[in-house]
Amino acid sequence: MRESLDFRMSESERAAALRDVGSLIRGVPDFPSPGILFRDITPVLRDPGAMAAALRLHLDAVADLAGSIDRIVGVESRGFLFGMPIAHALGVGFVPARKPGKLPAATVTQSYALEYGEGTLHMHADAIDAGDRVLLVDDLLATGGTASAAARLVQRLGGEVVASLFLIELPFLKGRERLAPLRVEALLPF
Ligand SMILES: O=P(O)(O)OC[C@H]1O[C@H](OP(=O)(O)OP(=O)(O)O)[C@H](O)[C@@H]1O
Ligand SMILES: Nc1ncnc2[nH]cnc12
Repeated sequence: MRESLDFRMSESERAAALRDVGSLIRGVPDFPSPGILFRDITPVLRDPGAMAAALRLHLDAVADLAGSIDRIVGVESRGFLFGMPIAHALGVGFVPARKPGKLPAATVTQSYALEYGEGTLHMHADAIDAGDRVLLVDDLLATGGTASAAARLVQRLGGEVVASLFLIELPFLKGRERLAPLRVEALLPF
């Protein structure tokens, strides 16, 4: 576990990083179904400078938690892309919350609804130790169904979710309200 204040960014660094990353998030209409404006992060992933800026922004948002988190839980699949480098930077372990049929050992399971459908998440039953302090990471907060299912899995295994962290928030879908009273850090509202 790494204790550090050097994750904090200055106002001007943060503003520049948000502009760089935000400008690369692409809106794709009618995907995966009519009426959905899909926020595509792949242009950020393919740009090493933008990925470095995104990672710095994530760490800045939870800089106060460095040294007091035991584990990151990331949600399949886009939550893996940010969750793993954040775990590495904080010096803590990573636990995947996965879609059905992917985890080989005994799991706990939780179903949920999201903006464009329904889903089920699994977590290995031995992935969280009782009392673990967990930071939940995903790329995007929409209705909050996915994140609340992941949080529920952590709680059922005896862990405590101390905060949730997202690159993008769709405020009109009110995920933040659904997750309350959980702390929500989201970098870019769209
Ligand atoms: O707040 P919610 O309404 O639950 O929606 C947010 C979730 O939707 C997306 O994942 P998706 O299920 O599309 O899977 P993917 O990451 O594998 O593309 C996104 O990455 C979040 O996990
Ligand atoms: N509009 C959206 N774009 C990308 N991912 C999403 N997950 C839920 N809603 C989404």
